[in-house]
Amino acid sequence: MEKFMGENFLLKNDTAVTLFHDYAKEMPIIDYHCHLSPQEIYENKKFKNITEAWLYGDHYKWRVMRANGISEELITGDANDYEKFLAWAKTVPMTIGNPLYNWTHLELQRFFEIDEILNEQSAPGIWEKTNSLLNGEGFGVRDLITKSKVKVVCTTDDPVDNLQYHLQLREEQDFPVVVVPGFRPDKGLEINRDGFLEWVEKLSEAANIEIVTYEDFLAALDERAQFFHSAGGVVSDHALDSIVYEEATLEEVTKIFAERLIGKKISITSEKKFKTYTLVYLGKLYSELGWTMQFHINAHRNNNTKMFKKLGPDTGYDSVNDDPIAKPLVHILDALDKENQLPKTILYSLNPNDNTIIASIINSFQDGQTPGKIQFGTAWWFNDTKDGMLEQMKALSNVGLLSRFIGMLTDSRSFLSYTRHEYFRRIVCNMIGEWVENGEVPNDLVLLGGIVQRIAYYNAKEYFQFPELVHVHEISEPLL
Ligand SMILES: O=C(O)[C@@H](O)[C@H](O)[C@H](O)C(=O)CO
Repeated sequence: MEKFMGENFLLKNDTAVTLFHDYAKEMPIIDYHCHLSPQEIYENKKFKNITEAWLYGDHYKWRVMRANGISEELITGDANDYEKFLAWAKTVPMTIGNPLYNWTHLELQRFFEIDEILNEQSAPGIWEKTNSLLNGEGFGVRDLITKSKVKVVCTTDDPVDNLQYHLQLREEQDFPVVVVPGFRPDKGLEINRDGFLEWVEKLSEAANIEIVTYEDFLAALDERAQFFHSAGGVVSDHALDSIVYEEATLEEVTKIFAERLIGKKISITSEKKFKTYTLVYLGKLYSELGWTMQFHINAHRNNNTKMFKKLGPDTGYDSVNDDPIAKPLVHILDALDKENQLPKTILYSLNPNDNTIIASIINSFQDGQTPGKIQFGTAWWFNDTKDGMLEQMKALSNVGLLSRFIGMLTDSRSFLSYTRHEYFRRIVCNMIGEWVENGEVPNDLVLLGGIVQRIAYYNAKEYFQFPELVHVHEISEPLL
């Protein structure tokens, strides 16, 4: 029987072991989409205890605790941190089969050198050891990032954000990690959502542009994108819970915007016209800036009205949506491509039924210049599991090029989540190793090791073209 999460965890054949330990393991990390706080990075936050580090913001854990019958008091409520930790320790054994079980123990092993299984019995000792380390030297969030060999962190930021912490971090010479903002203008597209008008006001103030017309609105978005660019921003991100496409003229959308600005709710068709025109405008802007455009598609968010009112978004009450995506997505990409203004694009869907749809769509728009210009994004959120990752990569390799995949991201709010990259790399190496053991792929370690290192790091480095990385010395140059 295999040792529990030993050095060959998830590596079921000799080729997988070689690929992981000799090629993937030591590669740096580019975390190109996450929800970490730039302020906490700037301030090098130290966690007062493991509960703050693990449970204050991680709705993945909150969901399974609720499913385990833990009261909200012990999740997001007023219980004390030790009571919340015990509630998590009580839940962990019940999470077998969920990646949280392995992530939890990977994090204990890699950050705290704890090999024990976390449960109610071991909880008191693990509480003491983790807190002792967290309160000691070397456990500020910057240490957690550098210890994980992270070279780039792309956060997720609203266009009206002043990016003060990103700008202050850029002034520093001794922190080796690139921390750049991600331009996430969702609030500017949700024209019918409460808060839209207030957000337009904030946009006007941030851009120092009076917004009277739709063209003023676009000019303000443009100004903020230029500002993000000046702060090192190279990625944008859109939560397209439903993808819509409705042809519209500038005149039509100008009228729609004007109606909304005077407080009118607009029709669904007008909303679709506004979203289509604005998203295509932004896509052209991203293309001019050389940015990457990310679409996070088919999430069904904030399902629980009662808990949304109490806790707000991203609190564990979301699910997979099943809207059709193929036609509107192709129309949006084609609207940009036919103007030669389709930016580098990463497409993620929360619905794994969309995997082959996306994997096939991306190759309708490759440009024959940038390898993997249009990407099928890594398995996202509820698919961020061993099965979900394998399904995404198999769909990609079946109809596209796994070798040009830019690989994993944490998408996390926790500074301890970097072990998800190791989890992913083990799965990639085992998948390729199985192909070799089955005789489907030659045991050519230069080819396979080169592809593994590309998926782990080099593809993302070459894809995003972070200026700060161009002259960084690498532990080894790409084999391919
Ligand atoms: O970026 C998103 O919209 C989602 O990733 C969202 O933030 C979600 O709460 C999440 O973190 C899933 O990993």
